[in-house]
Amino acid sequence: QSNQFCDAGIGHGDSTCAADFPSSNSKLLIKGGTVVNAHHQQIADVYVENGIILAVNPNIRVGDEVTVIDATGKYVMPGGIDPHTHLEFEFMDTTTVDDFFSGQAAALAGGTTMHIDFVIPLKGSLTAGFEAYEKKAKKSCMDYGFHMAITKWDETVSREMEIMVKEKGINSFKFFMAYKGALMINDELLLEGLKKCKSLGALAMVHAENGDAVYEGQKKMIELGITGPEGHALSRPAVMEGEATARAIRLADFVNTPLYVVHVMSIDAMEEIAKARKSGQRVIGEPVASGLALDESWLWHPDFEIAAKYVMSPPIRKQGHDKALQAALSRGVLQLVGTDHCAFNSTQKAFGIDDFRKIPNGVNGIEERMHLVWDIMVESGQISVTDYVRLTSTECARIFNIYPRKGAIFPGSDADIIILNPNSSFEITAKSHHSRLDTNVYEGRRGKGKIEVTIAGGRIVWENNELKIAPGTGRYIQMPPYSYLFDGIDKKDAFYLNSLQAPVKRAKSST
Ligand SMILES: NC(=O)NCCC(=O)O
Ligand SMILES: [Zn+2]
Ligand SMILES: [Zn+2]
Repeated sequence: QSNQFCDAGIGHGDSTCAADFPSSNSKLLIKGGTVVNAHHQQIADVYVENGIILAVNPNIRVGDEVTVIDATGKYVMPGGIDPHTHLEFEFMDTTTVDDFFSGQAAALAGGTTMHIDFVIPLKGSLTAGFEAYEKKAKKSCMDYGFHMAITKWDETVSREMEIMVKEKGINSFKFFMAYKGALMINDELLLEGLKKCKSLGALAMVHAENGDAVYEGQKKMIELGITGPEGHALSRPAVMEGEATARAIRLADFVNTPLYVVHVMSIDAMEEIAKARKSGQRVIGEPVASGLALDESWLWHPDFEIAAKYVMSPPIRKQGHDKALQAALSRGVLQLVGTDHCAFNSTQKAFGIDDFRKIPNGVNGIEERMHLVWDIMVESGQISVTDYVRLTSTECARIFNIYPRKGAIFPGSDADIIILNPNSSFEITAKSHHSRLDTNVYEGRRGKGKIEVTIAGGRIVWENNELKIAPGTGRYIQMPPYSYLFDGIDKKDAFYLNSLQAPVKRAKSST
């Protein structure tokens, strides 16, 4: 059986290959830790059987057949849920190096136990796209869900959206307002999509950049002779992210449907979200680990290989945007943290050695997010430990309507659990990470807090810096429509209709 793990070609040395893969019906007791949920923490034991949490109480007594993990002095928290990943993603004429096994292995080593990936339609067909992703995900070693991108509009797409929601467990659709000539849609399509999402109780998500302006900006940079990775940042300024965010927000308000803005990278976009939320609009803002932890100066690095690894869209912004996004997260203006994990290696990044427009867009983060958010947000005192659970797990489960099965340590919840030692520390390097990438955008970064144990579906999959995983053990998690974000939407519609004045009756003109 051990070959099954080793053949997958992930990780470094033997640590990722395990012959003694635990079954999901093992019984576990996590003893004496501080159990943290989004709104409460207490010192308690957690008892797990058949992949489900059965009890959370002080002093639980068990028999000898139960595996006991001592968590004294440590935090016992729901496993991370990454709302934004791209595994085995075919994009910009190449495919990401992390597939559903290696990407998930990396996730588990970093304390993430579920992720939601973006299905890309095949030639506009949602069904064909879904089937292709079902195949890719067969090798999964942890639970996952799907969002679906919408890249064209016609009656078939509209009908397929219905099938995706009612039969396939998808409750969110992403609209790309950028990547002109590839994934980009126009406002007319976005409006159709928003209306359809609303009618299905599905959440509309946007990649908010003005794709036409970006296209112009890119041409201008090339004309000016700026062909290196810095041209990427210069061609897609924050103001064009703010513009698209504002436009999507206004259109969602016009339709009266909730909106989720993915990878919020700038103050400009964040302030539009803040304004909308202040006025009572249902808008969710998702910053990603790279936007919180990095700044654009890397794109000016004289070594192309180093600079190119930071190319993602929207771009990582100037110093100051990172701190502002952190503050917005701590104030509740932004609600959860993703990664946009989209792993291209240095050979792939080198496709754009002479033209930054050809550098495949994307950075890593699925393995690093939980440690980075702990270090940047909790260790700095910007958020509490309960907030950490909310931002990395619970809020994602609520938004995508799988709470409290996921995102909580409650009796009845899935046993997706991490144990974090606040007195230990982490160090990030491509030499020891579990992604197939040959580089890491967080290379050399150290911080406080170490996820020492990850339990996924009741199995101990990460302990003593070793993974025990097997392909095929992850499950597809269906996500039902009509999350809490839709509560009261119908009442607001009715209020609006009632507020309209009766049509003016005009006499027919005699001429
Ligand atoms: N973000 C990025 O650069 N790559 C992944 C595709 C996307 O999310 O826009
Ligand atoms: Zn995007
Ligand atoms: Zn993305």
